[in-house]
Amino acid sequence: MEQILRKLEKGLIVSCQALPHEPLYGSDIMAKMAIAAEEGGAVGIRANTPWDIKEIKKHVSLPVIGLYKKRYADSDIYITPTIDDVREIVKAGADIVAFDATYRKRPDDQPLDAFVRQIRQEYPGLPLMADISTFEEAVVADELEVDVISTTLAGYTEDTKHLRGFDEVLLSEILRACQKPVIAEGRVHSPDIAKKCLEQGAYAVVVGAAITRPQEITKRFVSEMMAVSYKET
Ligand SMILES: CC(=O)N[C@H](C=O)[C@@H](O)[C@H](O)[C@H](O)COP(=O)(O)O
Repeated sequence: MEQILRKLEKGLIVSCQALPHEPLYGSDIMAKMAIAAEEGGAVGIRANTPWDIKEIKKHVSLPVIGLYKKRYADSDIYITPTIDDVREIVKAGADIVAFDATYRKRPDDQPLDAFVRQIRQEYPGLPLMADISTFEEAVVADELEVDVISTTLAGYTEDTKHLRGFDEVLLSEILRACQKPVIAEGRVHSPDIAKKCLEQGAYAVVVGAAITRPQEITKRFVSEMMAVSYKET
């Protein structure tokens, strides 16, 4: 377990994900994104769904952080919500499993610690990544049997939706309070921010949209450029 995590230390993990409504949706395309990330020097890949994970594992030798985005009627969480979802991504070849570790209600009202225990029982040596959204959730995750904490969901929950961009203050507070490695993830939009996260003490940095979602990259260019054409008219 430690060996896999050590491979990620101080490196860039590229999140290669596209949902069905996105232009790059498709496991073959995500596998190509992963190959490009490996060629560019990434140390790991973060990928969604058993089928994308399986395809990516065929083409790259990097550790894959797997997750399964799935919706359940009785809960707002969607990153690997249940043990069945864990089973599917482990079967597909995920080296590390990422899951929602926020305070929100889980399917069947399962408490978060019971979910973690259930995974541990079934997969004793499997590295686990807790995706949190707040400082308090990070502190709770630090006490659970997880191996690494990630700021993935900061900005994506009711309590954090006011956040704009990557929250460096939140990262530094979490780093100060937690013993476990902390990964900086979520709206890391430039190499400069990624570098700052490492300087602050982040274990590694996950970058998704800024590398693998061209429609979002395009939008950022367009909105900067529009400011100029607006001034000129
Ligand atoms: C909130 C959520 O569902 N995040 C997902 C988690 O796996 C992915 O859609 C993100 O791409 C990933 O976290 C990387 O973040 P960013 O794409 O901002 O660099």
